[in-house]
Amino acid sequence: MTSPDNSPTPPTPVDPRDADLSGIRGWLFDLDGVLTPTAVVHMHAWSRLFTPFLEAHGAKPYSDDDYFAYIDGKPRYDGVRSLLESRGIRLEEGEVTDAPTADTVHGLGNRKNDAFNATLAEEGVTAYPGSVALLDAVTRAGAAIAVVSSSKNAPAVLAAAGLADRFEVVVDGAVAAREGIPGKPEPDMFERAAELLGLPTEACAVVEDAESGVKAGAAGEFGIVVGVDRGVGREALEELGADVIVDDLDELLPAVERAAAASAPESPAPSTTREDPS
Ligand SMILES: O=P(O)(O)OC[C@H]1O[C@@H](O)[C@H](O)[C@@H](O)[C@@H]1O
Repeated sequence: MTSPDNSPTPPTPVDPRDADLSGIRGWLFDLDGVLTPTAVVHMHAWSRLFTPFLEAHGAKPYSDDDYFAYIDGKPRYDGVRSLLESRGIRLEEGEVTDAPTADTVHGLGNRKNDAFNATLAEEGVTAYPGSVALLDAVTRAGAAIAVVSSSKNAPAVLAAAGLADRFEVVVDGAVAAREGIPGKPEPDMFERAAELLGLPTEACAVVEDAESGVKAGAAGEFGIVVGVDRGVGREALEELGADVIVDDLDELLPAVERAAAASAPESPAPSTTREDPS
């Protein structure tokens, strides 16, 4: 389909209650902003880094819009590079071991990471109840689940939220770095998670809240891409290729239950043979 100016028009997302989950046997969940409200913790930590940094460099002030446009969902140092590029600031790359005080790409990333971990330790994390309800429902229905997160802090966040025991497969920023897997917005991390679950990508749902993550889902051959609107906006998620958009993941429960009932083995028909009265 094309719009009047001949650019491709993305298909209109379906109502979550009508989502077709019939072939879905695996669920690939982003973490920050999807299972846990930690996207906000990341967002504050980035602001604590870039607000004074950009001020000191006389650059355009940092805002939350910058987070969504340049940082959200990307691996840590890619987020730093992307934001610096938006302001035309060039810094040395430095090393992963750089001190958080160093004005290098890695030093800045490490400074942000200290701010993130300080907030995590002070405040803890409670998973979104609607997300836990969906995890319960898909697990009950026999689907496999995985976490696919750009964050190297994913194991710590899962543990703090009490979700760690639910996931045997976690493809996070550390796994991606170790295995040389390109980060979001490339689809590779989700593809690796499907492979680890032993499922074809077409049998997997991708669940994402970030622009880079929805892009990654739309770039692969996944069964369905669910966009969770935690601030990016429904319109943007739709344009990026989300098939279904929700404000909260419990909106998918009716579709999950319908798909589970449709695929359940039929119960044996009641016997019609009469018992011999003798
Ligand atoms: O710095 P970390 O914890 O490895 O995380 C990298 C990124 O992880 C993503 O999950 C977050 O959405 C981003 O905000 C964050 O910057």
